[in-house]
Amino acid sequence: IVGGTDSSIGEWPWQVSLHIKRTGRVQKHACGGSIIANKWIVTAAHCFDVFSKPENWLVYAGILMQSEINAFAPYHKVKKIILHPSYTKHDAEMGYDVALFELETPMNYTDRQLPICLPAKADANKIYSSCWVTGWGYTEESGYISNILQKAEIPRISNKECQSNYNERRISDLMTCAGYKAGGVDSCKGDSGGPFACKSEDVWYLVGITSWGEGCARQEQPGVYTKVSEFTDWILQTIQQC
Ligand SMILES: O=C1CSc2cc(C(=O)N[C@@H](Cc3ccccc3)C(=O)NCCc3cc(Cl)ccc3-n3cnnn3)ccc2N1
Repeated sequence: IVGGTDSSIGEWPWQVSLHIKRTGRVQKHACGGSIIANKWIVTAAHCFDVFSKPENWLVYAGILMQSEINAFAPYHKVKKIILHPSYTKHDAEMGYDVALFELETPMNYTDRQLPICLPAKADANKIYSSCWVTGWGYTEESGYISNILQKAEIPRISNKECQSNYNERRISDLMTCAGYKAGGVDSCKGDSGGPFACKSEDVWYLVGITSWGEGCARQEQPGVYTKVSEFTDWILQTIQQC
């Protein structure tokens, strides 16, 4: 997150860190994700473009800092990875950038690990009081992964305005954008898959999944997020079937 501030413990209890573990290599944070049920995480499909085997992934929940992750830190193993059927590999910009992680063992909810609500399809055009992005991604475009979970309030912008910022790409109705005209605050490398969460009457909803953007926090280059309300049906059907 560029232009954000440190989060506090339990502030974003649905935020998870998805680590890649390869034999003979140090594991590392690869993507963010959100808890939506005790054995289901929602993230971005492009996170699996490179590593698509469940056994390569470790899920850390209830943490604030990457430095809490060591050999003794509890993690969840992944039983199954389900990509949206319409997602095109290596092409987040075409949309459908959403995936589900089924955990091998259901997690216990605590005040540090809790699910976020999915928005109803009918709430596709709902106005929210405040929307925030969170993640351990770069804090500058050519930066580093952040140790402490960062947060930043970023306003949604209309798809019309977003399309005018990206006129060589197609901003579809299955995407939602967020950013400041002047730039300065945005998601960045390492934040993808994480939540774009909006609050309405004291309830937080997963309105977006961090997907793509042209650089980080550049002016008139907003972040583009998978519009979750358009995928709530698919998510619920998928997690009911398993
Ligand atoms: O320990 C490390 C060091 S380097 C590192 C890089 C990435 C990374 O590039 N992630 C990509 C996505 C990705 C994930 C897995 C495999 C391949 C790519 C990302 O977050 N991409 C975020 C995309 C993005 C979204 C929005 Cl909403 C706004 C701006 C951007 N950015 C544009 N340019 N940079 N960020 C993830 C974890 C990492 N961990």
